[in-house]
Amino acid sequence: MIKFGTAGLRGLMQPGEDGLNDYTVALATLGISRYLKQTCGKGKIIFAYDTRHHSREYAYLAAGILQKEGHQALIFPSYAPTPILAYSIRPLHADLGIVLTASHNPKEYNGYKVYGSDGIQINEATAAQIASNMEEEKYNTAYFINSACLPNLSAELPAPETITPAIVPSYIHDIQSLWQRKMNEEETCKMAAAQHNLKIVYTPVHGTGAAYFLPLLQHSSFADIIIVKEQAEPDPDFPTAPKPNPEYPEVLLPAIKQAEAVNADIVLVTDPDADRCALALPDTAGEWHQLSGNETGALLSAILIDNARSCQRRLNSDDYLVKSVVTDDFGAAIAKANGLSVCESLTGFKNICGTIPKLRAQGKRYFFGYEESVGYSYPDFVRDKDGLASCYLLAMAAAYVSTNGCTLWQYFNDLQKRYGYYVSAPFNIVNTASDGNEQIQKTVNEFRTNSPLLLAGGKLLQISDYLDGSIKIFAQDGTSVQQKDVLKLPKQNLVKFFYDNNLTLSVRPSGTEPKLKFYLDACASTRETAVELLQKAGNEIRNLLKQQK
Ligand SMILES: O=P(O)(O)OC[C@H]1O[C@H](O)[C@H](O)[C@@H](O)[C@@H]1O
Repeated sequence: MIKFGTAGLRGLMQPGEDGLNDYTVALATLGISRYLKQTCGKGKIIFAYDTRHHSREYAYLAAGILQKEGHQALIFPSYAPTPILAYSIRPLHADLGIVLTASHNPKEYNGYKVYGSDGIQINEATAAQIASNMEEEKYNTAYFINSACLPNLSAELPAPETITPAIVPSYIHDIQSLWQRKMNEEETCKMAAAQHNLKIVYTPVHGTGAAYFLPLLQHSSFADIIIVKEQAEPDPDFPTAPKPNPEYPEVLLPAIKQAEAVNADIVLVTDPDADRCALALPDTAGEWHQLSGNETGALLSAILIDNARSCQRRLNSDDYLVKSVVTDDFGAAIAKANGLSVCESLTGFKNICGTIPKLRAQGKRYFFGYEESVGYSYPDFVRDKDGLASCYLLAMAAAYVSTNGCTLWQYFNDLQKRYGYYVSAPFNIVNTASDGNEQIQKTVNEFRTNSPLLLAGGKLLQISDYLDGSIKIFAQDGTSVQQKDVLKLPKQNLVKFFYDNNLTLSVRPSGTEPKLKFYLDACASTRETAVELLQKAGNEIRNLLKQQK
């Protein structure tokens, strides 16, 4: 049976219980209906869908089932980015929000992402309750008498209401309020001119982003926006980017080509449901560089800290930067040097934003959260990653630094000079074999039991195993001591290795795709040294993997 993973249910659109199809969408929805009846009686649920094949019809099927089950379902009038759905839950006082999307996955996938009334994706406990309800609902003969039943039923289901279009200007207004910079009259004039002149190349990669990006930026006087023509229109086949994940350099190629042609200042990219954001900048010689998620997250952390300071907002150890355990320490170093605290969560924004209520209950504040996979989340409005808000803040920052004769690339380089050269080189092994999952688990266990004691010349110092919460510390002579249950995070199949040459390696199975993920991070006093360490380490791990076969 399809399972709740890092970000809701996600799977190939194929028949059967493991696929994402009419049947599993209906089953999940009935599980949710039962959950609502168990917790609040009749619920109000809002729906959004992306531009993928079948997203709209799955959304209407699910919304219709909930209406038929006595709940109130509302739906966006057209495709919408995931962050807009996450945003709308609280102002519309919904009990749940559901978006039909597989985000950046290839076209064969779809997904079903569920948010609670607090605007945060449901946690493990709620997902487990819904999953157990799904098991019970398998025998719901009102829906599942035979395979022809669902399509026939779909047409007869009561139609959901449409969500008010007023939510869009409200989102734009709130996102724009995230840029807070104290400026005098002269600076304000310079900033307006800089916004007007900044040449932005943007691509929504065939997805939902452009219809929201343009109003968001144009409302702020950005006037020179070029949308990459061949990726501008929604297209569920993603013809120019079959793997529309903006972490992959090939996805940015058309945008960078366009940027070179027009001599742009910045390239901004959102994935098809606009929750991820990638950034590319030209160096002083005009060569374009794509920043990694770790780098963009660190850059955004610094921008937000600088902004807060300019407004005389005192930041202290009650302000938290939240990052996932597989995100590198660049942003954390910046945050700590500026007096903030840093907290780690497991991968996924259900976990990163899950810290918001917990911190609040302790009288602390969520300042900013991000993870290496190009996702960034700001306090207050959207409690998930928001690619559009990220584009907006990066464009504002680029305009702002230009008023001081600087570029965002130079600002970023200054950060590296100040805090160290943090570089990452993640890689994945895709395994779509029928026993792929078992093979992936086997490889993670192999790393657990036969851990690499040396990596690129560095000695193993520590292993953090998030499956049993243990930490194993190695002494100079190779002996080790293990302490169990010290990692205070929910259990997850993730092992992290720390070496004495400032290299870290994390290994975990993806929770959204059939992949084994390796995260390699280095920090050094020059970029070249860090890159060299990562190259050596990457080769050694690939050799190890060959030997394991
Ligand atoms: O590493 P995975 O489990 O595949 O997850 C990769 C990413 O998938 C989705 O985009 C989630 O929203 C992210 O929070 C997560 O980092």
